[in-house]
Amino acid sequence: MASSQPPLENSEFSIVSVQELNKDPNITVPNSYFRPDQEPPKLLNGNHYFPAIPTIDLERLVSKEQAEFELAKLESTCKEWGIFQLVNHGVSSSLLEKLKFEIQEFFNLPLEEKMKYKIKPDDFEGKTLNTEIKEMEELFEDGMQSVRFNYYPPCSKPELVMGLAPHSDATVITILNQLNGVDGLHIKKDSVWIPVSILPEALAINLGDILEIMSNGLYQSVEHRASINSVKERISIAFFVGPKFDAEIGPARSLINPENPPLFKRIGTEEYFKSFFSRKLKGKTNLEYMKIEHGEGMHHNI
Ligand SMILES: O=C(O)CCC(=O)C(=O)O
Ligand SMILES: [Fe+2]
Repeated sequence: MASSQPPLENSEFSIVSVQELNKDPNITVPNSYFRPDQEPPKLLNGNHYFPAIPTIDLERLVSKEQAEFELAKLESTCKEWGIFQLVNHGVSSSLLEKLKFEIQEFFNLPLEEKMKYKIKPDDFEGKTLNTEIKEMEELFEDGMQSVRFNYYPPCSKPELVMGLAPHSDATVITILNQLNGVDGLHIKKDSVWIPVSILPEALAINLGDILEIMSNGLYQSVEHRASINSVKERISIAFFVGPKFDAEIGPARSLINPENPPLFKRIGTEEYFKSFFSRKLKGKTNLEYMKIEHGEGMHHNI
């Protein structure tokens, strides 16, 4: 199993078996999980109302009558949210149930068995709008795909620990399924953390940094983090959709002109992921690295 995402923070994090820890009634939380400085979700107007992330219906998107409306909704969601929940996606619930069962079995394996699947930092697992569409197709055809299973144990002091640090995905898109139906994803929107409640039958689709770069900042990748539940374990599966290995990452050429100069550099996929892997998960730092400094713009080979 490999991932186009970094290993989770550091080796201490990945070697400790959280299932084993959780069996210990006198559990002390390892330092690597400790995040006493996390920004709390912001309650709007002092009450517990949080805006729901938009829902996109794939059946409507491909239907004759409703495609136009749904596409407009998808476009504004990509600009304003960088995440949506996809319904009527065609992935059968029996398949998801099977996946849930098998992943639960996996997490229950002894630590030595699980370590055989440990992600190495430079692991890559391949295979798996007119001119813009062509550029997109070229980028994705034979694109890299990888998957990460996330297990978050319950913790009686959830406000002191963090499941997954704030980050945006380095991908084009990420398809996220909350396998056991427990919420815990938070997204940052307009500088405010919002807990996300995902419909049981929906898949969450996150826009990754590559889409922000390709769209030259028109669409935004979503900064997100995973919180811990005080009583329930949480299992999520993130399916990362990436570009092909020998592609270039940069703003779509068809979008660039003197009025709309490139905001991001153009570099090879390998260099892009090397840069990503060399960092800790920390907000949108990888995207920052890709930004063209002010005034530098037109010197880049577009
Ligand atoms: O578990 C989640 O909700 C988020 C997982 C995630 O962001 C990731 O694996 O990159
Ligand atoms: Fe993520």
